[in-house]
Amino acid sequence: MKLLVSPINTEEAVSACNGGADIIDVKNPKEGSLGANFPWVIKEVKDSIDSKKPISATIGDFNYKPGTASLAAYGAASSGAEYIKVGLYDIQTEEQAYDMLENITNSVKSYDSNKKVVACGYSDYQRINSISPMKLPEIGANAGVDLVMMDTGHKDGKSTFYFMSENTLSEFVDLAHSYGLETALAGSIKFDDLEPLKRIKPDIIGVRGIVCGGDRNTIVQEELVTKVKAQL
Ligand SMILES: O=C[C@H](O)COP(=O)(O)O
Repeated sequence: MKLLVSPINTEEAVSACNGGADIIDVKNPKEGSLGANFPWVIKEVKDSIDSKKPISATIGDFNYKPGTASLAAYGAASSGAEYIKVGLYDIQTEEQAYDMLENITNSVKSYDSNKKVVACGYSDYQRINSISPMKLPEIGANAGVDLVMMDTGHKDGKSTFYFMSENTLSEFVDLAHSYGLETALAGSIKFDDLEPLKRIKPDIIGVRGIVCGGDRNTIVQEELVTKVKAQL
């Protein structure tokens, strides 16, 4: 399993990189769970780690705005991100999800076909009135994305394991793999969640809070990144 760590600036990115993160995921928690950071921050982060690790960038917790999302995705790709992550936050129907993902994928791949599109749903989808992430493997595969992911929409400390059982998360991962997609699981992951995650075997686990010492509003600590990486 690869470890994706979400820094908000160059200082945190260097800590994440030195601690052993496999993917550096630039985001801006002030603008939501998958809040987007500025294009120049994506570039600065990439430079700060000498492009040693792939960069991921979140483009936002979206409602149904395929044009806005496609342009944001193009911006993230052209700023240097290898993984472009979109949150299907206020998306209620399969048609809306497909339309978002197909247009985002076309936008990113028209810039560089090697870039990866990540379709992120939310394990707490019921409380945010969003589409079930269990529908994303099929929709994502049809739309041409590379990876499907689950995160939490509200960051109140409740882990994805509070909302989804180990069996359901395994089903999500296995279903996505059956469509040839990679998978990522995130959402206030705690040390106790690492053992079940090893059984579920997503390709990537995504973290921030756990490597900030439990409070994602503080800063990423290199030694905690090393500790999580060692336990995977
Ligand atoms: O993509 C991963 C997220 O940044 C996870 O953040 P979190 O562990 O604080 O929920």
